[in-house]
Amino acid sequence: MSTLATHPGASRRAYRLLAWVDCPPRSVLKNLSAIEASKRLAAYTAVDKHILPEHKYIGIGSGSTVPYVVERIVAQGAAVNKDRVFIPTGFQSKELIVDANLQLGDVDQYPTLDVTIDGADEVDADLNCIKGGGACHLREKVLAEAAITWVIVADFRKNSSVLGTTYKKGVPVEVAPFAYAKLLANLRMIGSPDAALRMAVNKAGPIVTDNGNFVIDAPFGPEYMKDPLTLLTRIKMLTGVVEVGLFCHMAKAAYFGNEDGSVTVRHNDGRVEEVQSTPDAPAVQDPSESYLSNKLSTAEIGNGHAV
Ligand SMILES: O=C[C@H](O)[C@H](O)[C@H](O)COP(=O)(O)O
Repeated sequence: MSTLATHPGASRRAYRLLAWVDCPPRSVLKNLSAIEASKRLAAYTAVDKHILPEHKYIGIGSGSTVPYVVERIVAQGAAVNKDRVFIPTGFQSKELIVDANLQLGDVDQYPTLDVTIDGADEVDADLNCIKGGGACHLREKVLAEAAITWVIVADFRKNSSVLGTTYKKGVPVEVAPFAYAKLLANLRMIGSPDAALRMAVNKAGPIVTDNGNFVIDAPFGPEYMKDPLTLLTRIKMLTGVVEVGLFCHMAKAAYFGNEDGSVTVRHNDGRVEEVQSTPDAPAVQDPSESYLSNKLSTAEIGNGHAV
């Protein structure tokens, strides 16, 4: 059942927060504190490094790590943010920007961005990524390409050597709805026998992206995932494919928050740094004290079933 159905009295804000953050209720969140703290560490460290006062056009990605990016940008203060424009990768990040009272723009107005920061489902040794677990990868890729600097933020679980090692659901492929059956057959033929249309959880039928399309999740074996650029090219050539959730050779750096409070930074020139935690971002803090979970706890969550 949807949050609206289970919590008919919930405010629009409470509903939005639940949908945005993909976060379990506080009782469950407590067990996830290391992961939430890791996401926040990665986000804070990346913002501190890459969102500088001279940056005016900033892309905001999607997912459960990005709210911490917005939180850190807000903390830079109203004076620096008043001249900035923030470009979202979808509904969720648009709501984050609006709710934080930041100025909203769109990529058709601002086709060149200073920086975009986004999450990822998995990142390999060469900073290639799987993205689209939240079905936002079309807009995410446009904003990644539009940005002079594209940076990934994630928790330690996403730091991988070969894509598909930890994210097993497959490569997200956004497709024109009328072409989905043909594309399922195509994907199965080119090496993904378990390719499947992504079905909605709280709606009958398939999920529909912010762009009105469907998503197919296409798992490929390591023999394909070791060369994600070739796989990306092959899938993208299939007629009816709108965008593929493989982001190859795009990231300048990836920030991974670790359980011990450090951040592993992998750069596109091969350098790897271990950075100690940002001073005001405690290594492992009870997430009930954080901006997001305070919002969650003050919202009318009822018994806390996520969407
Ligand atoms: O479509 C969704 C995006 O690609 C997200 O950026 C990705 O799923 C990572 O999200 P999270 O930060 O929640 O792991």
